[in-house]
Amino acid sequence: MNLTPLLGIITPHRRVLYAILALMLASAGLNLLQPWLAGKLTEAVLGNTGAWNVQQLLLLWLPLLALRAIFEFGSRYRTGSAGEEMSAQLRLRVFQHLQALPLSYYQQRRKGEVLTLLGKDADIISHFVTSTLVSLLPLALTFIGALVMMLFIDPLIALLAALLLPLYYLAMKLLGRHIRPVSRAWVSAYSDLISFFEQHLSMKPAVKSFAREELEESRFMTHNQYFLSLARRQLLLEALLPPVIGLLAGLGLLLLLWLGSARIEAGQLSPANMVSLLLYAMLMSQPLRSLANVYGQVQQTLGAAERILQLLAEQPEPDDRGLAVLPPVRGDILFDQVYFRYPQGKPVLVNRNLHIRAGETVALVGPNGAGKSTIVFLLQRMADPDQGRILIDNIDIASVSLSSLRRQIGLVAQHTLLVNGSVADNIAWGCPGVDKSAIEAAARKAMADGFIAALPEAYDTLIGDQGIKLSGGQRQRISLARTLLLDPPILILDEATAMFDPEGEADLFEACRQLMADRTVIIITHRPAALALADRVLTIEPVTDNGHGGTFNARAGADQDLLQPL
Ligand SMILES: Nc1ncnc2c1ncn2[C@@H]1O[C@H](COP(=O)(O)OP(=O)(O)OP(=O)(O)O)[C@@H](O)[C@H]1O
Repeated sequence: MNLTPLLGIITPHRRVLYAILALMLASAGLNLLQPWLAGKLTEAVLGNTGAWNVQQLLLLWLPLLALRAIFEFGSRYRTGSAGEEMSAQLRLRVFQHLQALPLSYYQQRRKGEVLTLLGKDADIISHFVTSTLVSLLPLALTFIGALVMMLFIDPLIALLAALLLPLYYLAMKLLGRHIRPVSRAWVSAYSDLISFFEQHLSMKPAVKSFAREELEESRFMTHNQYFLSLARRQLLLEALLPPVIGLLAGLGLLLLLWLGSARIEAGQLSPANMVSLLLYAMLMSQPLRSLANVYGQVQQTLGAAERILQLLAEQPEPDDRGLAVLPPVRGDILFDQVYFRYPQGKPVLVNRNLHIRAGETVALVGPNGAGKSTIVFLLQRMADPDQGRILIDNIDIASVSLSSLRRQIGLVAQHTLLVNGSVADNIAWGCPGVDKSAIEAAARKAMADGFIAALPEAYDTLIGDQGIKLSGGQRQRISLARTLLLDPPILILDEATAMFDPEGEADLFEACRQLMADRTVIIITHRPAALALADRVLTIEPVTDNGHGGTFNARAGADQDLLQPL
């Protein structure tokens, strides 16, 4: 696994990480001094003449303890704050990349997977870097330092202690082998759970009206139970490893005591040195226990890193930088021999030509699935055609920046997307900071001002998640006002008035004549009121299995030459 893209989050924090490392190393160094001091103290207590007496040694020990406490506080605090900063930075990096990805990325994934990337994986990685990775060196120092000191005191006992190392390694390997698949499955189960819950919330009205509560609960219980069982297995393995290592270390200590006592009796080891040896051996077992924890974390982090790296490797939409800005357009639209299919789908458009003149109002009709919305999808460059070009005012849309293109195309879709805020917030969503009079003017154009005035707090009324407190038609009117506020030269109404009452729709279109006169308008609809408004009606036939069809048939006085292949 190439971790280079993730190293970017570590680089800005290099200095802090070095500082944390220094503090941890200092703390480990002080730890190593303590068994030596204990040995000297034992010597002094037993009356053997040493360089220092008991009081002097205790006085020496006191600042050492204070220093260690200060270092520990410093390293803990800096570790925590650096971890949070890295998490925030990684979340930002993930968010920025998610923003740059095409809609097709989201169409192929569950929201829960994306939420897990942002919410969990970023934290797992940064926590590992600050808390685990940085602590490896001090752990190694403690271990090696303790071993070296033991070698100085009694080489034979030290070598025996070192001989136990392969046993520790074997235990870690055996148990650790099971941790990785479980921790991977755990994250995947977590994302399933979040996905389920997210979908359940968005389906809530349907769940109630289909009386699916019991079924939903049992589905939830299945997810929840599976998640719990994996969490238990993971906990079991993680909880097992440190005690097993601890047990081995304990057996090593007993061995040391047995050997040490025999050597004291034989006069080959002083009791003071025995105390030091014992304390060094205990110090040595600490890093081993910590390493056992690290093993589980490494496996979890590798899983999280793999998922984030996969995301970062996803191809983003073309970068706006370096691309020309589309100048204000008149709205002449040309599809030139366009061939398009969705990933793994059948062709939707096969070498199609379409010309919509600037200022024209064209209605697109045709059976469900014929490809009407796909035309709009491609015009906004949500995806690129597999073959052919799309031109606006004779400029290939692939040659201009996405933002300058999309800002000139206003889309009002059948499924309104509203934020949980006030009516005014929603109308101004595409033009933040716009003044109140402009918001009200847009609402008047969308003929939404009447119902807004009747709301309890008019434009300040909160509309709930996805405008849940409004009727379908009211939501569509707000969505229309939001787009009209942009005043785009190209306006697309994709079943945008499907929820309007017939009278309201007719009134709106009558009022819209003026509005539509000076822009290109594409209306996707089957509604007579909308069709009456169109200069031309184009019927789109779906592509058949043998690749034929997908033709644009014109009526209502359309110029046939507009539909001929170029
Ligand atoms: N994101 C997608 N991924 C794969 N296939 C898709 C996707 N969106 C649409 N399609 C397929 O492309 C074809 C055209 O869909 P499109 O939404 O353009 O039709 P439409 O004419 O607008 O239909 P309707 O009148 O029902 O809104 C359909 O067969 C549909 O199944």
